[in-house]
Amino acid sequence: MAKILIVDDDTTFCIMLRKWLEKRGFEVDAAFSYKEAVKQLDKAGFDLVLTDLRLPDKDGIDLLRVIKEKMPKTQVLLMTGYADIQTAVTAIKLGAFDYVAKPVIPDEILKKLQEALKLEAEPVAKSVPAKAKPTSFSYIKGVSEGADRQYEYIHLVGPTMMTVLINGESGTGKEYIARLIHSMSNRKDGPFVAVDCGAIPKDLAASEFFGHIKGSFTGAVTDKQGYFVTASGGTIFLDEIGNLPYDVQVQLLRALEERKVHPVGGNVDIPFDVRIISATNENLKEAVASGRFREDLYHRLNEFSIQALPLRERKEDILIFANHFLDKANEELGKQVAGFDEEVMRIFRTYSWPGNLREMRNIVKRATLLCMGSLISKACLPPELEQKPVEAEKTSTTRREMEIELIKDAMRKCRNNKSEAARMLQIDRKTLYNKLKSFGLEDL
Ligand SMILES: Nc1ncnc2c1ncn2[C@@H]1O[C@H](COP(=O)(O)OP(=O)(O)OP(=O)(O)O)[C@@H](O)[C@H]1O
Repeated sequence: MAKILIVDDDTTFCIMLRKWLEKRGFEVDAAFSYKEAVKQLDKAGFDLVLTDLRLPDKDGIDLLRVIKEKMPKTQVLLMTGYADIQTAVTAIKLGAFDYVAKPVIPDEILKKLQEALKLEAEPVAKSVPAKAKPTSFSYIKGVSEGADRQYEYIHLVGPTMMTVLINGESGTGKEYIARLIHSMSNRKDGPFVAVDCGAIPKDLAASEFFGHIKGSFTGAVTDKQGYFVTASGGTIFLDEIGNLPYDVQVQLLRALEERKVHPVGGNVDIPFDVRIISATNENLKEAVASGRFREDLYHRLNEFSIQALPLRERKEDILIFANHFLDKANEELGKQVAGFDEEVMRIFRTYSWPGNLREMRNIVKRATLLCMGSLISKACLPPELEQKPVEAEKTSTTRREMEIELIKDAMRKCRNNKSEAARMLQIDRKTLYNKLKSFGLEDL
């Protein structure tokens, strides 16, 4: 699959073009400045770089020079406004493959790309199914250093059978990471079964996980296949694993060791072939230390661990995600909002995003609905966003203090009604409960 780097400071354009090309079977990354592009080129090889001639820090010609010097086999295609065509011609003399005039027409880009990469239309189309799974849930990678590391880990562990434990705050994309790992494994055509361990009543847990035989208890009117058998040949995602009752932890450990499940009321063990990925937003090591979580199970589930990053620690990715959620909202609401105004972008960059990507998705969707012009303005955002910005230099202790302040403030305004406070903070109730607990504010 040909690998392409798009370089343009227009993030919305980059993201749209990236999606469009991914659908046509290319592997695509994006950079929004010369500096970022050089960084990405240093890390990975690309078959082709599609760059705007005008970049915010340097220009496309500088980038072309670096590419031709360091990686002469990489093709360069320029995008240029009418006024720059003379420069584009000079660029061709310096080794660029060709240029396309702006505003660009995707089909024209595709044609040039195929020429530059000497691809026939058919093989490109044929490679679509292989890519279809990973992109079917639109996993956005991001460009921050943390995002790169996260993706590298996913990429490494994906094809193995190792169990993976994903740690991270609520809404940071743990389930998305799990799905991506699944889609990178050779079980990708098998099922992906997501289980919210916190939502299963303790009495029903064994039957839900391992199945039951008709008549084995009141209410068991038919045989039931448990999650493990349903997920056979695929992946099971155990979300909120820390909420699993202790006796179910024991049964789960036994099942994992024996690779067999014992349905409730049955007398035959059923083998299963399932890869296990779990996630938690609490510190499981602390749960182990306090005896709430079995240490042997912890190690079994944690052959490899991945940290899902809070949005406030991946500042460079904020606008990429905002644009992605805007595209989705436009699609779902049948709107054509073009982007965010400067002030909104500033607020987005400085806000602390306690509910992470989920919070951002909801805020962008609401703002898209409210937006009457072509750009989302501050008036479309909930007022809390502007009130409690987090400055870049704050340390994590200060951030924690600020989160405590935010929660206390919301609880006071909502007269300690947790559901209302969670709504005000744009996080789900579960996250609020977890935060109240971890900040010692349970008594509020
Ligand atoms: N990499 C990503 N690309 C695009 N959207 C994402 C990505 N990660 C998360 N999202 C968006 O954020 C939402 C929340 O993600 P997800 O459910 O994976 O978070 P989570 O950490 O599992 O949350 P919780 O801890 O509450 O279970 C998703 O529904 C999706 O809209």
